[in-house]
Amino acid sequence: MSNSKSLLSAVASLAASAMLIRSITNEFIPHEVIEFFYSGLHNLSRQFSTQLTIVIEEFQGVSKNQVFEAAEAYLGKKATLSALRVKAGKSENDKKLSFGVDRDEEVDDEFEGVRVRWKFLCVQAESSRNRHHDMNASLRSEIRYYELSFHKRHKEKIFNSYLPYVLDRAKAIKQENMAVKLHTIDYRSYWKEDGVKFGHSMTFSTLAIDAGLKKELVNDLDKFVKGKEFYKKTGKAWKRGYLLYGPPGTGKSSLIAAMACYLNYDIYDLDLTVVGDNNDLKNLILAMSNRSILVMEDIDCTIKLQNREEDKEAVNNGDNKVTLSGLLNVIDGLWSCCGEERIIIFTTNHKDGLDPALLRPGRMDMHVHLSYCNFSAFEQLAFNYLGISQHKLFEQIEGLLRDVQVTPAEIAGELIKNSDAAGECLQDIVTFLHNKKILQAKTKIDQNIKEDHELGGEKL
Ligand SMILES: Nc1ncnc2c1ncn2[C@@H]1O[C@H](COP(=O)(O)OP(=O)(O)OP(=O)(O)O)[C@@H](O)[C@H]1O
Ligand SMILES: [Mg+2]
Repeated sequence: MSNSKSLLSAVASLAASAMLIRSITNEFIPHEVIEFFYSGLHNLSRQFSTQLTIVIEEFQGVSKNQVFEAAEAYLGKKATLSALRVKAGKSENDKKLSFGVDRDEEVDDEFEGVRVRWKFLCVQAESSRNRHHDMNASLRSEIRYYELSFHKRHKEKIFNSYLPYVLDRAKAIKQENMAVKLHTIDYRSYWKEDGVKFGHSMTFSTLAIDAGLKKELVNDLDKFVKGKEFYKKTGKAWKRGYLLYGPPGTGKSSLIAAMACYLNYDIYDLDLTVVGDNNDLKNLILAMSNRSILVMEDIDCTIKLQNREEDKEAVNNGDNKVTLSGLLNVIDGLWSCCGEERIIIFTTNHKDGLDPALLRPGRMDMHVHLSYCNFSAFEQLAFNYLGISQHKLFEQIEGLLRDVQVTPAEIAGELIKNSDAAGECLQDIVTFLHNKKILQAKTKIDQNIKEDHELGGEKL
């Protein structure tokens, strides 16, 4: 107690002495001398200071400073860990909340063993007007900026590695938080402005396809996304093509949705029937953004599968639609040289009906067969709709699925009818599959009889 008392009195007398010295110097020493003394002191402290501070203002002239914007995105999540006041917000196009550093708050960070400190500051524009001599700055009510401080000896690393890293990370963070958009074509053969928020909720965890195929697809996409260096090294365009084929209702469109959600890529739905001609097709491809999926559904129905001679004829006749050779030229030419990190997907119900030129190796990297519902896909659907992973009727259903051709869409349709009562619902599925089995067996017999009849007729 006595110790703290004596400490207090020492502090008080020191403060009193400082005030006395100050008033004496103010009164007896000329102002210029004091200024000179302080600036000397300041220069001395600068020489001995080990810290370097970079100032990153919000604007550079009229345009936004990209480093400032990157710092905002990069520091947002980190701010929640160390700052005492954090800003939170969400716009319509954001998937989740985004965070930001509040004014005067500090955020510590570490990069390859180097510690740095960020501080977010705002000053009234009036007080900084002279500092900027800049009309735009003077029109703004406040100047916002970050200060980034670190030890002088790490200057090179901060400029050459850390700041580029912050820019890269910020880009990825922004993209991760952006909701997937669906772009469609308007009547003039342009992409509609801005696209709409993609509302599909299908993901790889809810997609009911064979478990092995699902794993293969996810691995393939992971490899593609991380493949920047590989594609650069091999001189290949950073693109990947998938052909999805299978009967209606087996999940081709659902798989596209799951891929877009997994990669967080926008979808460009290219309906070839509304594209004016080959030239419009080129312009549409040029107008796409990177990190996106170009989808052409039912390719066998939307494009005339004519050969190159017929193409020429069609163009000469003024029948100016997109032609097969126009499409192939775009894929081989424009598609491979403009943009990066792009995926192209064709879907069809009849792979056999496609022109072999489309299937040639190198055009579509992966052919994915989506087939009728097997037991592994059924288990996924039962979990999605009924929330169960096992049931005594599963064995019976597994047996039936070996003999019956039923699509996941049909099973999903049955499951949704009575999803509140799992037992009853599964019993209904057993009945449904039984009936389908009988029907399919009958159809097969009828078909055989017809074929025999035709063969008999031929013999006669
Ligand atoms: N594999 C699947 N996993 C989960 N749901 C599925 C699957 N396949 C179909 N479904 C359900 O059936 C509906 C229709 O499926 P989808 O549109 O994906 O089929 P498709 O193969 O694209 O058919 P089409 O050839 O007619 O375009 C989906 O909205 C979904 O509810
Ligand atoms: Mg479809």
